[in-house]
Amino acid sequence: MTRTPVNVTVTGAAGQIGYALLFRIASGQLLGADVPVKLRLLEITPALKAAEGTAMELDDCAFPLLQGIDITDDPNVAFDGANVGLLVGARPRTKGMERGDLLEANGGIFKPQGKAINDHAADDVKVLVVGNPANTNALIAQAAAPDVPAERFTAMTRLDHNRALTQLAKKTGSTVADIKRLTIWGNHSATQYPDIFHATIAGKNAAETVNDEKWLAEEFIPTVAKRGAAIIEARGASSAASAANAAIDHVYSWVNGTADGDWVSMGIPSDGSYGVPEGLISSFPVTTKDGTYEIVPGLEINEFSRARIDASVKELEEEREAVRALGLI
Ligand SMILES: NC(=O)c1ccc[n+]([C@@H]2O[C@H](COP(=O)([O-])OP(=O)(O)OC[C@H]3O[C@@H](n4cnc5c(N)ncnc54)[C@H](O)[C@@H]3O)[C@@H](O)[C@H]2O)c1
Ligand SMILES: O=C(O)C[C@H](O)C(=O)O
Repeated sequence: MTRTPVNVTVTGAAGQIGYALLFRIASGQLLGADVPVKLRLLEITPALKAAEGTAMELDDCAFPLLQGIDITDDPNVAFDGANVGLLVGARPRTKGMERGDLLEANGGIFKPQGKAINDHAADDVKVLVVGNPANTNALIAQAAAPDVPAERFTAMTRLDHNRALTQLAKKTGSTVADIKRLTIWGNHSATQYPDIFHATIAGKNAAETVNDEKWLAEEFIPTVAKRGAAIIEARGASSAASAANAAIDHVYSWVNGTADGDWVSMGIPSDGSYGVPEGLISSFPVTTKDGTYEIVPGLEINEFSRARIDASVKELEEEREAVRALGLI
């Protein structure tokens, strides 16, 4: 194999998403079946041994594309030469913790990681933030990396996108493969807005096919938006395999392009499109090509959608204000 390996850094590598993610990266599902990879696993010091255990298992899979694994607790080492950064490790909200405490604790993680990316990553680095609150953590990392083009910092809403595809397929008796052009707008939180007004099912408009605004408002949107909490309730732990799957989908689409006539949802820095204030990392419909993405232009936003997009964007603005007040951006 002559191709230069792609350096993929995964933070929180010993966590549950890490465990569901690393084997799929090493098998070629993140970047492509012909792309060799080197893995860098970043963990906090007490979790290094667990990360070593995962690395032993990766070795034992004898993946032909896996050309090396480094394990470290130093972000400067982990991001040295990184082409792809998957920022999964984050501080979860614990009992009695206020939102400000959570943002501050995550600032302590994402600010130094953003700086390490700024100082050490490869020129073509692409960053996906998975760790919650993902959009605002991405903003913190981005602010600490002024030398990296801002658009390289993205947040994951592909899990929400995938959840919405399945709910819509179930309602309409179709398959997810029949559905195109679905959009998640806003924050990866309960305020997110899954939009089916531009989506198609086997070529027909999805909202017209469903023709049930009550289902849309009272079932579809809350089911998708609160799915993360429902998974936690059911499993006693947050989504892991589906989150890892969405991270794979996000990066694969970004690197390898979207299909003609379709788009995906990504949390990306707003350019002011659709009334989302510039710079907020908000979810949009995007097409991708040659490793870059573009917001789908010119969609008509009806009143139903406008109110919901605005509510989620307002929450993102409040989070941005909170991290600004904490001096994190
Ligand atoms: N955006 C999404 O759609 C989505 C979906 C599911 C989960 N999540 C979020 O992903 C994050 C990870 O979830 P998980 O289930 O893997 O959690 P987990 O607790 O199982 O694992 C997190 C890991 O991160 C590590 N970590 C903590 N601080 C670190 C640091 N500074 N550097 C490197 N590693 C560090 C921990 O040691 C732990 O091993 C959580 O914030 C979760 O809420 C996001
Ligand atoms: O970790 C969580 O709080 C939930 C997660 O973001 C999810 O959407 O499954």
